[in-house]
Amino acid sequence: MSIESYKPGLENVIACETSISYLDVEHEEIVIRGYDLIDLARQLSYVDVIGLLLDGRLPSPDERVTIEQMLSEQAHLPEGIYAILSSLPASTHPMDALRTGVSALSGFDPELANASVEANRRRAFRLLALVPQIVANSYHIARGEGLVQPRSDLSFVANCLYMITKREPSAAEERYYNQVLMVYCEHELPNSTFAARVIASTQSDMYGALTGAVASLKGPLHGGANEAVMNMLLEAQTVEGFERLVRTKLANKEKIMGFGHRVYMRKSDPRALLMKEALREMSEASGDDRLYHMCLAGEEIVREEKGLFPNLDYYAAPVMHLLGIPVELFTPVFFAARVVGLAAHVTEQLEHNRLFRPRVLYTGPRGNKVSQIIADN
Ligand SMILES: CC(=O)SCCNC(=O)CCNC(=O)[C@H](O)C(C)(C)COP(=O)(O)OP(=O)(O)OC[C@H]1O[C@@H](n2cnc3c(N)ncnc32)[C@H](O)[C@@H]1OP(=O)(O)O
Ligand SMILES: O=C([O-])CC(=O)C(=O)O
Repeated sequence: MSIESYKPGLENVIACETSISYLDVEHEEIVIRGYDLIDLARQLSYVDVIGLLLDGRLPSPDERVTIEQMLSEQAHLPEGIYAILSSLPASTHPMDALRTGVSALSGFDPELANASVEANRRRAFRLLALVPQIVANSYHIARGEGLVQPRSDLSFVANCLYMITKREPSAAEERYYNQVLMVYCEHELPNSTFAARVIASTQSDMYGALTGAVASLKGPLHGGANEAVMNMLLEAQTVEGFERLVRTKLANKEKIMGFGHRVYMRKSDPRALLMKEALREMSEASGDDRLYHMCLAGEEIVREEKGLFPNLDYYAAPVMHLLGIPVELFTPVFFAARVVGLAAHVTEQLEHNRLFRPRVLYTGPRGNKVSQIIADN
């Protein structure tokens, strides 16, 4: 890449090869190992996508059962991790608790030194099984409430939601939560996945790579946007209030969280459309369409004023709210869903590794002399 083509933020730079996923913006398709993500989200379970992302093909019905079994067998969070989470101040943000928990898991991995593809697959399952427990229980611990363990009679997806809400989800809730996990599962090379691959490229381990990804995902320009969207909606309360809030922010040249995207730019995020549909259906079923209409009103204003479209976070936030997920857990849930994509990327990076080490466009001074400073003083 020449200095002439340099743009801040690595815009449009191809940073690595991957066979995992690709954003085909022109055809409005998110390609996941050859399949359309929205198609997968509508028809299959998150457990199928775990197989697809980690093994490169959709699992057979028997393999699917094996995946569920492996997830349930791995679902024992070490006591030491609970002790670490319990030692954090109650005010710790759940993303910070999650970052600490994911990092600490490395010490409890009996085969940490083994970086083979098979060991990393086992590690991916461990993380997939344990991250939802860290997400839910760090929240309960911070509130002085009892721990919630997964139930053997619930599916993996239902358990993830149950551990957060402490309520057995209805079939419809499980279906919508499955869609939430699906839309968040993998998305080519966002900042967090790039961070994970950069860390993995030093031959560091999967825990380190995913710890870096949690830190990346916390930021409001990335994963943290879903929490920020919900806070705006909760603050505004009504359609009129939300219209006022959005217009005021735009007048103050503030960004509206949940809009814009580096890759989609001024096109729709296909995942936002699926979540918008889910929000409409959930609103109809509950007889309360206030949030849906607030979102529609905000979408219209931002499109008219800025020509920007909603990204996934804009519509996933109210869907998670209606599922009973606390706002502070929206970004942790995003990470829990993304573990599978991140694990696939880390594994792929290690299989064809070359250290990431880009260069800079230096804008600092040259020719400063220490001897001159000494002479001046
Ligand atoms: C699942 C995800 O992680 S999706 C992303 C979630 N993040 C958000 O929703 C945060 C809000 N959005 C944004 O900040 C941006 O759109 C990003 C970070 C996602 C993409 O950023 P970039 O590609 O770097 O675009 P950049 O920030 O340079 O914006 C380009 C222009 O669009 C404007 N713009 C971009 N997003 C928004 C927004 N959400 N609200 C208002 N204006 C915006 C910028 O102000 C800028 O305008 P200007 O050229 O007049 O200065
Ligand atoms: O692709 C991105 O830059 C951010 C995003 O939508 C995601 O990680 O899901």
